[in-house]
Amino acid sequence: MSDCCSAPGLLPFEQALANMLAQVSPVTETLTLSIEQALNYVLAQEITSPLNVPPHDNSAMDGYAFAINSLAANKTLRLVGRSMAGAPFQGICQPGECIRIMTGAKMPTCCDSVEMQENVSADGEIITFLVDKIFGSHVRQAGEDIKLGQQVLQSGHKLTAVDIGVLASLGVAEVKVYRKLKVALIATGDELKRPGQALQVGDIYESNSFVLAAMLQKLDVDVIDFGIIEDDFQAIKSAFISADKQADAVISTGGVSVGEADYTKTVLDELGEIGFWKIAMKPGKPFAFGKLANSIFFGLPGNPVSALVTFHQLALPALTKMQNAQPLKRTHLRVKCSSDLRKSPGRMDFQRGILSVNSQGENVVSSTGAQGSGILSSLAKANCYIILPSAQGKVQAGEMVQVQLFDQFL
Ligand SMILES: Nc1nc2c(c(=O)[nH]1)N[C@H]1C(S)=C(S)[C@@H](COP(=O)(O)OP(=O)(O)OC[C@H]3O[C@@H](n4cnc5c(N)ncnc54)[C@H](O)[C@@H]3O)O[C@H]1N2
Ligand code: MOO
Repeated sequence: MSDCCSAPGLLPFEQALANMLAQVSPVTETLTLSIEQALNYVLAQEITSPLNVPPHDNSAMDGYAFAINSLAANKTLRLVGRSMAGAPFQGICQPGECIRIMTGAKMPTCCDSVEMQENVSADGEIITFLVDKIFGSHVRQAGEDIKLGQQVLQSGHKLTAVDIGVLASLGVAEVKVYRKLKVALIATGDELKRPGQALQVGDIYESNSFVLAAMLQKLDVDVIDFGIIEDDFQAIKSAFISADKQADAVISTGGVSVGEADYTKTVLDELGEIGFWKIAMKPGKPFAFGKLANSIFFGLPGNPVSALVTFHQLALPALTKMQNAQPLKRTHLRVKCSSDLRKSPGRMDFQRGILSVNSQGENVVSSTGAQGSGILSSLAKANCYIILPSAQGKVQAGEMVQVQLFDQFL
């Protein structure tokens, strides 16, 4: 995405993102955890395989193991032993002989093939093979899953449930990981009440911190929720000081615009430094980024859609870098827009869209409808952003537009 022609005084979105990413540093502290505890932590080491998985050639079926050459002459072999998972056959299987074998059991020395028991007839020690065999059938080769010395996981990889299983299959009991980030959430606003409380005239229910906490949970960071702080300079200052002492990153919502009760930027200026304020994006213009004494600060606008879009587009990539994880991959497509879109030049728009496939099999995107920054349902209905560059004006149905698919956070 490149953009030009931003309104005066507003930082182009791309520049804001690059500037912010350049200013945040990854955490360096690591800890060693047992693999049972390591789910969703970011690896601080490379994992190479200390063994072949599986460690030995083994049978994929319950049946009989033999050397394919033995079967060339006749269809009958003599049964001389058993190989069970965990109790392998220790002897040598000679020409003309076969071994009873179970799924997962080690292949006996000198055997290269397995026939499943349904395809033989057994008469005491005499086993008759009823179908033609090919060399190596039903044998799982040593190392066919993972080879000794193979790189399995990279540093910076966030461990999934399957990864924990892969580590166990390698015999790895502990891993070195980066400690989790601590992120403080502060919702500012005299009008805000928590769900469950009664609303007085002029009040609304606070929703930003709930969505942000849920998205931060998906990012696998520890959330320190400071709740709702009134629009008061001292109260906001105290909350910021306390949050800064406990967290790697502080996220506030609201009070970041130019109103008489908008203290966020003034407090940030007093306690730390403002990196930038005001971006050429819609929604999200008054987003502020800066540093407090110990932590990174993201000042999100109060409007619910503005808060979530700026969190998703700006704070998340920065937090991902801070936790040492691989950069987020976002998928962009150019598709036909089936709605008229309102847009004035000057800011990059992140409109909310619904991407679908039409009756001709083409991808098309339609608007979710009204795009006001307070209309949270516009995000709830959407499955993608329609990203319109700053210079762009309105869009007419039928024009091509760029969409960015929602990811696991939205
Ligand atoms: N004169 C100007 N006024 C405004 C400008 C401007 O450039 N000049 N920018 C507008 C834009 S754009 C935005 S975005 C908002 C951002 O304002 P604030 O960040 O100061 O946010 P607040 O005024 O505190 O709240 C805005 C809106 O959102 C509601 N809100 C706040 N917090 C929450 C929450 N936690 N959960 C749910 N809803 C919340 C709040 O009640 C307001 O309705 O400024 C414009 N104004
Ligand atoms: O830029 Mo604001 O976020 O539109 O309401």
